[in-house]
Amino acid sequence: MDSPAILAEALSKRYAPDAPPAVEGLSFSMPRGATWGLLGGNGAGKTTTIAMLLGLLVPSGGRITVLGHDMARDRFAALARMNFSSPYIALPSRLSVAENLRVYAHLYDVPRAEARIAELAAQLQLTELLDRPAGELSAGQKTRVALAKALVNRPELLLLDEPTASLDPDTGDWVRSWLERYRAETGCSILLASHNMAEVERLCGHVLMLKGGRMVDSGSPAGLIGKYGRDDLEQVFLDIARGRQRAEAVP
Ligand SMILES: Nc1ncnc2c1ncn2[C@@H]1O[C@H](COP(=O)(O)OP(=O)(O)OP(=O)(O)O)[C@@H](O)[C@H]1O
Repeated sequence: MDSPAILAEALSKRYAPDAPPAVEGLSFSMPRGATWGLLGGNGAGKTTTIAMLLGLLVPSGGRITVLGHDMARDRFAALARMNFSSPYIALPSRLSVAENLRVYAHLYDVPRAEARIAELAAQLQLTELLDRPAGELSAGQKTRVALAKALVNRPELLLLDEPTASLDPDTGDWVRSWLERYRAETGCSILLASHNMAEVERLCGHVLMLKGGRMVDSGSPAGLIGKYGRDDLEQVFLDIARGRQRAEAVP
């Protein structure tokens, strides 16, 4: 049987010895081909978790295995098979879109890089933008470039930090549809952090709810909505964020 896309075992992170833990005792096993959501209020530990999964932050405790590779021992083998996108990480602004994509294709040693860039540009409606400096693009255009960058090495695991933050509803919907189609075509595993509960209900088969660095609940969106006796995931999120139990939550 395939090893999980992500196996996190008792993961924890303290930014300083006397600081409270940003993440504590986080354990989960995300199967291959799944799309999971990482949810939680501001400061819950989502970005810290993603940074540890990417090997950008060293955990204070616990263990991460990505696609069967132990991140502590075999990080580069894992990194070659995964990628990420975050609207908060800007691409070099003076380089053109094509130059940016070439840099990443080179870093990942992508075979037939120009053909891969042309293919992604066509898929993500970027062909007209390839010669434009990345810094001059609109938020929606930058999101599409960031997705192209994230897919340049045909990752088996994609980590997405708020993939539709600051996009208008139409562009956000386009990105969500695109991700659904991409996942269906490639079987890629996706972990996404999002504050958009409708997006999470639509895309994710399972969600991890973080609060104060700990996982306080998990399950399918429909399962959690039923468990909390609510109509949608937004209400479940508010119950958890405000510390309401099911009995108090249901009028
Ligand atoms: N570089 C850092 N140095 C010290 N503390 C940090 C650092 N980055 C994050 N923290 C702290 O770790 C905790 C978790 O932060 P994190 O950014 O992981 O949360 P988040 O769930 O991604 O929040 P948001 O939704 O606001 O992006 C917070 O208390 C935050 O202040």
